[in-house]
Amino acid sequence: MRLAPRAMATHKGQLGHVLVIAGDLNMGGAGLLSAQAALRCGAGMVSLATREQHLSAALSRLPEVMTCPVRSSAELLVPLARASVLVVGPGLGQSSWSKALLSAAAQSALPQIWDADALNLLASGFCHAPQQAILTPHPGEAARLLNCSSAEVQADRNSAARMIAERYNAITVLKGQHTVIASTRGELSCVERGHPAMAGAGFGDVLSGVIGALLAQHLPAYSAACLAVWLHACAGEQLALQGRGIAASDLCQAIRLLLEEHSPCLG
Ligand SMILES: NC(=O)C1=CN([C@@H]2O[C@H](COP(=O)(O)OP(=O)(O)OC[C@H]3O[C@@H](n4cnc5c(N)ncnc54)[C@H](OP(=O)(O)O)[C@@H]3O)[C@@H](O)[C@H]2O)[C@@H](O)CC1
Ligand SMILES: Nc1ncnc2c1ncn2[C@@H]1O[C@H](COP(=O)(O)OP(=O)(O)O)[C@@H](O)[C@H]1O
Repeated sequence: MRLAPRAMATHKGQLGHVLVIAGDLNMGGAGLLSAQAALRCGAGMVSLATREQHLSAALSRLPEVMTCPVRSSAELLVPLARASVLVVGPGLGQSSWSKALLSAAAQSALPQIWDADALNLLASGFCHAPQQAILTPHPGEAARLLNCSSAEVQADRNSAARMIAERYNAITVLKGQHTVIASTRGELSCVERGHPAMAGAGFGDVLSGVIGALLAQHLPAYSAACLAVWLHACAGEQLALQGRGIAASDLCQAIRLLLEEHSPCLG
């Protein structure tokens, strides 16, 4: 399924507002990567709710992104009211700050992508997954969600993705070589693309932002997850032609060009 072309009079308010909730102390980069990916995949607006310590870095790296310094869940209420899609978890940590923000997100009815520490806290029983969630575990996070080992997850990736989708009632994107996407209705897709040069920090953070941008631009959730995984893996393959050492942020421009080939902005 493709993103719809844009009418000439389209304005940013019609293209969704992705709010990334991410980045505890020492992990500010994860939220920036997710926000950058959402921006580069065409979301109308992108906001980043994070620790106030990360604000100047965020502003200098991504001036298009609205920054929301949050010290407590109360300070998340205004950004939540403005958002249409949430990306929750990259570098979120598991501190009391992290837990307060995750609780607030879990109570929101907005469509949301949960990654990284949102999944670790979900696995710990701290909260329930919201309605309309997309979970994006790597095999380690999947093992925590299923209370088994990552070797067991890897031994039958299709079943692991299906079990997470059923147990948490959420579309599940099981990352790693040949990412598997499972829906709650029994659909299962495997994207046999990607490259080991993508085995590096921050690649998953980028994927969460891509899914967020596609959802914000009104692609149905399962299609958004599948298309995002495909774009991300193909972009990784392209950059890997130059060898190892890809920085996750390098992917954003390649994904942007692939998205335009797949779903041209003007049809
Ligand atoms: N710039 C920043 O701020 C960044 C911040 N980041 C943030 O760091 C936090 C910790 O996240 P993390 O993923 O590093 O640690 P963790 O969840 O313990 O997983 C590690 C274990 O999982 C497994 N495993 C993973 N992939 C696998 C695979 N493909 N195939 C197979 N197994 C795989 C593997 O388990 P093993 O095989 O050893 O049993 C591995 O030991 C989190 O908040 C994140 O957002 C990052 O996003 C980076 C950029
Ligand atoms: N060997 C590989 N082959 C294909 N894709 C890979 C490989 N290693 C990692 N990736 C992709 O890179 C991303 C890594 O995500 P993740 O483990 O969550 O990293 P991080 O938490 O550092 O952002 C996933 O989308 C995964 O599918």
